Amino acid sequence: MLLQREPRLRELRVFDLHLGPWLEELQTGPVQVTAIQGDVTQAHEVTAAVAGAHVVIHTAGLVDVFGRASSETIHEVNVQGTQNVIEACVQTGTQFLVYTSSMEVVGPNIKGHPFYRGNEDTPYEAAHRHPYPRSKALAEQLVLEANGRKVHGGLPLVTCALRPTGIYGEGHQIMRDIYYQGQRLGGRLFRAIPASVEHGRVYVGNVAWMHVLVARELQQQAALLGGQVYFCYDSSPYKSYEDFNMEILGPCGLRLVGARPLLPYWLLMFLALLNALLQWLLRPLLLYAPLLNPYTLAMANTTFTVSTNKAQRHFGYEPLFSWEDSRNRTIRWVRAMDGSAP
Ligand SMILES: NC(=O)c1ccc[n+]([C@@H]2O[C@H](COP(=O)([O-])OP(=O)(O)OC[C@H]3O[C@@H](n4cnc5c(N)ncnc54)[C@H](O)[C@@H]3O)[C@@H](O)[C@H]2O)c1
Ligand SMILES: CC(C)CCC[C@@H](C)[C@H]1CC[C@H]2[C@@H]3[C@H](O)C=C4C[C@@H](O)CC[C@]4(C)[C@H]3CC[C@]12C
Repeated sequence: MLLQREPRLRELRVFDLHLGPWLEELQTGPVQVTAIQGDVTQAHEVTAAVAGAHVVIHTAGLVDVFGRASSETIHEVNVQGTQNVIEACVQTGTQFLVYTSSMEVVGPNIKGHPFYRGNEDTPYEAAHRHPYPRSKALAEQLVLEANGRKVHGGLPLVTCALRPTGIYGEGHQIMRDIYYQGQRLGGRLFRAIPASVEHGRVYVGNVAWMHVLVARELQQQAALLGGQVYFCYDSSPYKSYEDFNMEILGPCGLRLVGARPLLPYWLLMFLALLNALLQWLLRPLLLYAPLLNPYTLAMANTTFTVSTNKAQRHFGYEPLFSWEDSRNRTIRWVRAMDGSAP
């Protein structure tokens, strides 16, 4: 998105633990693309990568709600990693920092309170127990508190945080897993969540576009944007997690069975708890990390949707991709995987 839409871009540095072959394709154009294999938990590696950069978009993170990583590792990558990025900006004199936060900084909370089409100012009791949302909330707080700190050279650091809801689009691993699961079940998925539970979704291309726009405008309107948070939104429809997935997976040949959940909620919760117990018991032998656990069930079963125009008001954001484009692009990606099920 930066290469396509930011005419003033002179160099793009991509810093990641894992560098993919896709990066090579980006290295053939007129803008210098520098791939740096590194770890955000290593302060010296981050500082070396940030030195001389004008803007940092900090999107690296350990996204784990399935119990694959320990809570210490999640904290180290998401919180200490973010602290390292802030310190790198301060030490090297980089003045602009955009942080990819998450809706989970707000909720759903442990009490399962619905957040129905709320905005950045909607009161909500943000209480978390799970390591991933806790880490994102702490990291976001660090970023916002760093706004105004003096960087090397004496100028103030300008920061802001973007909070995507559930991102979908090309490369969405969970969508891919659910697609393969449906194929294994003879083209069927079984409804587990009531259709009335709304779950916020946003297309990856629009999330990227928001990052590019805010990075640009942070420099022009530091006083307005500095220290602010913005939900990421677009025209993707308000639906339950499963009904939304069917907008993509339906045209790819899957069918969602049942107008209402086939299993009662208490039974699903029992299975989720059983999965958590099995994960704990099997941990010394193998990693058991199914999609269903008490946290993912609570996420999918609690309404959390946003309705806001703050990004439009503050930095002129309009989605780059319509719902039809976003859907078609994702469908095309799923169809291209056909026949490659593991
Ligand atoms: N996927 C979603 O629905 C969603 C929603 C809201 C926010 N987010 C946030 O968006 C960001 C990107 O998430 P994603 O879904 O694309 O996940 P992802 O796992 O695809 O991307 C995260 C990237 O961070 C890199 N990374 C992980 N640990 C690292 C480390 N120690 N050092 C350097 N790089 C490291 C990974 O290699 C990966 O490329 C994350 O900060 C996440 O919290 C994601
Ligand atoms: C209960 C089962 C039938 C379905 C399980 C679905 C579950 C794996 C899904 C539901 C909601 C998903 C999360 C949601 O879209 C938002 C985010 C925020 C982001 O920061 C990281 C990803 C995450 C947690 C999604 C993970 C997968 C979830 C829990």
